[in-house]
Amino acid sequence: MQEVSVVLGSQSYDIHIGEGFLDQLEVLMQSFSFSKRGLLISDSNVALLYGDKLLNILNQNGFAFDLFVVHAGEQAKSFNIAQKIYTKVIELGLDRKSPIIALGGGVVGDLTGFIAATYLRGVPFIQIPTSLLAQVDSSVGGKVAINHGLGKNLIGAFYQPKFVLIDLEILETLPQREIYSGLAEIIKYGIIADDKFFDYLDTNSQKILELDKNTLSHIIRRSCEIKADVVSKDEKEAGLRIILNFGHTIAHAVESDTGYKKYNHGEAVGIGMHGAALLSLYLGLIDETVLNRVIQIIQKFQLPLYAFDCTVENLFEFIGRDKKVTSGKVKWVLMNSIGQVIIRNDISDDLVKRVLSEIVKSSDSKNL
Ligand SMILES: NC(=O)c1ccc[n+]([C@@H]2O[C@H](COP(=O)([O-])OP(=O)(O)OC[C@H]3O[C@@H](n4cnc5c(N)ncnc54)[C@H](O)[C@@H]3O)[C@@H](O)[C@H]2O)c1
Ligand SMILES: O=C(O)C(=O)C[C@@H](O)[C@H](O)[C@H](O)COP(=O)(O)O
Ligand SMILES: [Zn+2]
Repeated sequence: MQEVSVVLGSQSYDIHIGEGFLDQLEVLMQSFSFSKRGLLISDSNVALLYGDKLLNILNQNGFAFDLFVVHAGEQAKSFNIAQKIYTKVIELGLDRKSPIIALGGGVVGDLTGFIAATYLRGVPFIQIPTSLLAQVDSSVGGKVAINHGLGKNLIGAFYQPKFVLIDLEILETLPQREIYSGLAEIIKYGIIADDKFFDYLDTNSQKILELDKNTLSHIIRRSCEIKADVVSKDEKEAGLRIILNFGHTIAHAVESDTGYKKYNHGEAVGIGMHGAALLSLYLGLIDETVLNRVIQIIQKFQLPLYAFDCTVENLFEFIGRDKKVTSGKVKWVLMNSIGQVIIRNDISDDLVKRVLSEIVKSSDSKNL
């Protein structure tokens, strides 16, 4: 088992990375003084595969957990579902030491964390991420949220888990499309912080796509290290943490404009990173060679570059509600090079619209 630490004073915690070690959960749980009664939250796909196994591990070792299952998909990050879970935890009589565990992808992680952060003003929260994206990104760093019709993750908190348990074996059942989605956030880490890691991803793309265990283990660990480092330096996004949002200004607008149905998060991030790289090119921050390297790696990992079923006007409006807007100005995370980004809040509306019109395609466009 490998460990990566998120260093946040009294809120510090470890990310445990290993293979076939879900039963370690019991040992980790015993190292905290949690109440016995708790809630495991999962989605309809993951609960079917791993729900009983986890419940058995917990309940055969002195805990009394219930399982709450939400329908798989982004729609679960909603007020409506949160309300149902609040009712459940109140009925169960969970107390301030009762652990709430997220078993699933980023949707379950963000939703569960939001419940844990707000029920009784905060109860212990544990992340067991089951998608690649959740293992390398959403389970780490404490951003928890639900969506609003007017935008993505608009209602949320910073609330850290007690620990994160990553079991690589669990990825064996993850659909291929979701593997690609996780790779989008992994590419992001190379672009924002580590050019050598970007090169590694490029060179080892075949092994990655074949889910070679050693390669996968390396890229998951390196991604967690980069995220843990950024979060340890700037937990609440006062400055540095904004870099983790590379590609997300456009991505969130694309997800919102398509009702969270057409693209999964990683796919939207692929489109968003393309847009951010184009903006960087037009501002003279990078040259065509760098842009093309970004485009090629997005394509290698089977992610989209263009947004269908969106309009420039809608995307522009959603971008105006981005969480990184201050005094009416969007903070854009742009590229200086591969491995280094820069924050700019002086980008003209015309330039943003020019880029949006390049990445928005109509459904009759061919061969993209
Ligand atoms: N909090 C953060 O820092 C952060 C970071 C990145 C993304 N996010 C959020 O995470 C969400 C996306 O997460 P995601 O990509 O994991 O999506 P997801 O949670 O919807 O999971 C993707 C799909 O894979 C299925 N699945 C998950 N694990 C599986 C497994 N082991 N076997 C079989 N099926 C499995 C799920 O049921 C779902 O259908 C978005 O809401 C995004 O905004 C949050
Ligand atoms: O952890 C962060 O910080 C991130 O920005 C990670 C992103 O990959 C993630 O999608 C996050 O939820 C986006 O944050 P938001 O504040 O724009 O909702
Ligand atoms: Zn993301």
